[in-house]
Amino acid sequence: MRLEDVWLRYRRRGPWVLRATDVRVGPGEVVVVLGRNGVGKSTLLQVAAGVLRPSRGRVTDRPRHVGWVPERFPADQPFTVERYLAAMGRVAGLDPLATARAVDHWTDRLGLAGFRRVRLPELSKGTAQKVGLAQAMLRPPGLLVLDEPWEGLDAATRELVPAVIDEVSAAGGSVLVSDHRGEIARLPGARRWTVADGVVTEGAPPADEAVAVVEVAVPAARVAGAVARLRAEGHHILRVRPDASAPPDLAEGTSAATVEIGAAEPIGPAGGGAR
Ligand SMILES: Nc1ncnc2c1ncn2[C@@H]1O[C@H](COP(=O)(O)OP(=O)(O)OP(=O)(O)O)[C@@H](O)[C@H]1O
Repeated sequence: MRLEDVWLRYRRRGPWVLRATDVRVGPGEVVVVLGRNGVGKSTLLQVAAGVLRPSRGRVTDRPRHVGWVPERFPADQPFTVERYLAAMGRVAGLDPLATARAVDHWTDRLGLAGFRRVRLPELSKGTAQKVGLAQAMLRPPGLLVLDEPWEGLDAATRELVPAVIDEVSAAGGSVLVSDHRGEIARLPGARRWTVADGVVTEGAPPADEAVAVVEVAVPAARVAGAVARLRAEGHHILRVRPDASAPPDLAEGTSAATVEIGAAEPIGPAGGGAR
C-alpha cells in the first residue's frame, strides 16, 4: 500500500496536519508510527485505514480487508459484545458459521468469554479495547491498523498484541501501529515512521539502534531503586511484575520482581542492544 503525496487538513483553510506524505508499506511489514502528542499519528493511521479521505493525494493498493482499531473503542452502542462482534463479522463479509467460529476464537483468546452477554457501555475501558481488537481480527486483515493498542490494556493482553501483529505479518498482512509509550521495544523487527511538523519520515532503524527487551529479576525490596537507576541510564521501563517463579532465597527480599526494560534513547555500542 502506498500513500502518494497525501495532504490532509480537517477544515478548509485550517492548518495542514499532513503535508506531501509519501510512504509505502509492503506485505508482511510492520511499521511503528512515532511522534509527539497531537502531531498527526492518528490522522495518518486513519488515512491509511481509509477512515479519513486525503484532502489531496491518494492511497493506492490498500488491501481489500482492513482491520482498524481506534485509540478509543466507541463503546456507546446498545449491543452486547456477542451481538456486536457477530454484526462486525457479517460486515467483514463472513458467513454465519465463519462468524460464529471467529467470535468464539477471539473472545476466548482475548479473555472476553465472560463478557459476551455484557452490553458495550458497561465494559471497562480495557475490556472495550479488547472488543475493538477482536472486531478487527474476525477476518484475517490484509492491513491491520492499530492506534495506540496498548493503551488501557491489562498486562496479559498487552503481551498478546505483539503476537497478534506477528500473526498478521506472518500471513502476509501489513501492520501499522502508533506508539507513544515506548512499546516499540516489543516489536524489534518493525520499521518506523516518524511524524513531525506534518511530515512523515520513513526509514528502517539503523542496525545499531536495534531494540531488545531485557527482563531483569531483582529483589522485591530493591525494585524502586533499580527502576530509578535504569531510567537514569536512559532505559525505558515497560513494566514491573511479581515473579512467582523466582527462588525464595533470592538476596534480601522475601519475594522477587521482574523489571522489563527497553530504552527510549539509543545507548552506545557497548549497550548490549537494550534500548
Ligand atoms: N476531527 C478533528 N477535527 C479537527 N482537528 C482535529 C481532528 N482530529 C485531530 N485534529 C487535530 O489534528 C492534529 C493531529 O491530531 P492527531 O490525533 O492525528 O495526533 P496524534 O499524534 O495521534 O496525537 P495523540 O498522540 O495525542 O493521539 C491535532 O492538532 C488535532 O487537534
